[in-house]
Amino acid sequence: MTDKSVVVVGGGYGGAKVAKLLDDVADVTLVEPKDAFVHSTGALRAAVDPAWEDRVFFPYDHLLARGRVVHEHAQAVGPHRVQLSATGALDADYLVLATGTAYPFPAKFIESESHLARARLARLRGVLAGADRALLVGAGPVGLELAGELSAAYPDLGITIVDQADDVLTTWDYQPELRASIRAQLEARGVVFELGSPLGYLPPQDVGEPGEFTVHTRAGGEVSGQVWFRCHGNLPVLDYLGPELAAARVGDGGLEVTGALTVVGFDTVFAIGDVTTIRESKRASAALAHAEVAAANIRALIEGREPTATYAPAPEIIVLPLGPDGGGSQLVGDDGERRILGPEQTSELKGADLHTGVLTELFGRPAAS
Ligand SMILES: Cc1cc2nc3c(=O)[nH]c(=O)nc-3n(C[C@H](O)[C@H](O)[C@H](O)COP(=O)(O)OP(=O)(O)OC[C@H]3O[C@@H](n4cnc5c(N)ncnc54)[C@H](O)[C@@H]3O)c2cc1C
Repeated sequence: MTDKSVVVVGGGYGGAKVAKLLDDVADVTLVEPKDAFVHSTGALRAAVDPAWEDRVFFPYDHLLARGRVVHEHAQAVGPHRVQLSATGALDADYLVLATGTAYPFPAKFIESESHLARARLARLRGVLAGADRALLVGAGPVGLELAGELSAAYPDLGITIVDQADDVLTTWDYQPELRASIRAQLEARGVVFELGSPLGYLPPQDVGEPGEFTVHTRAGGEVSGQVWFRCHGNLPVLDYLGPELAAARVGDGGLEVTGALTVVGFDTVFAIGDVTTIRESKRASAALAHAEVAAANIRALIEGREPTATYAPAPEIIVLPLGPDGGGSQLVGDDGERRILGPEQTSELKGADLHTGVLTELFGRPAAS
């Protein structure tokens, strides 16, 4: 191991992976306020099934053999210095920014302590058990996946999905066959789609909190319920950057990176995962692939070699479960042709285990029970 220091800010999919990959070659510090990694891919299932809570929170204690995890917020981060929220500052020869995106509960959590996140999930299940109707705002992957989980776990719950777009899954180039299949499966479970017009205003209570409401779309559609969820608005978390790095943001959005995944203008600062402006859907699988490229380049720099690894987005894919048994997927074959998979294959690919096996390997242990 060299004495070069690598500070990774954010211990989500990308940050945890890059920290692990460099643990044998550098002095690695991972800065992450949460006491356990949150597997957001499984979070929506945990919102309806308490058994799944144990498969969503992965403690960091077996992630690194030599390096350390500091459970604090990074603040005023510059290219070679990371201020910590409580215990001083860290110097960094190499910096990796991996703070992802913020998404409303229950897809992601703001709580740093997993027992508080679990308490909030338990409270939500109580709210759902007492509700007759739920409103989901947004017919993208998260809204549809949440509708799938809710309709599988609470068959008597009436669910309405509102979106200003005329169809589901319109953000990326998905095949009409996939959209039709997802919609038909949810409609067969009684889910109502109110598409083509945005809501004029939102329900008064916070997401996941109980309370009678009636809201209207701008086109005049009426939706009533007792609980609602915001299923859109994936915002990059970069508010901790100092002025030098903040200037590299594209407007209020993400960080522009080179093919080597360095932040444009900074040869020793890398950005990976959802915080980048790479033109692809924001996916854990992409964050993990970015981590491989950034780690290979940092390793090369540390060892005095030319950094040659580059990242190029792969063709868009999606694996969208609708609860444990439903869903649909769009994959791309070796021949470049797009293939649509139905519920059974989607369940085999993701719906049944929600990719928890991959994380057990990364974190060196199963999720917390
Ligand atoms: C419901 C849902 C289902 C999904 N399903 C899939 C799926 O099936 N397949 C797939 O590929 N993708 C899926 N995704 C997308 C995937 O979760 C994201 O693309 C992924 O989390 C991005 O990883 P990341 O490493 O960039 O950031 P994140 O995983 O978001 O991690 C960022 C980390 O940074 C930390 N952080 C924030 N601020 C600071 C700070 N100031 N200092 C230090 N640390 C900080 C946070 O606490 C967090 O742990 C899903 C997302 C959701 C919401």
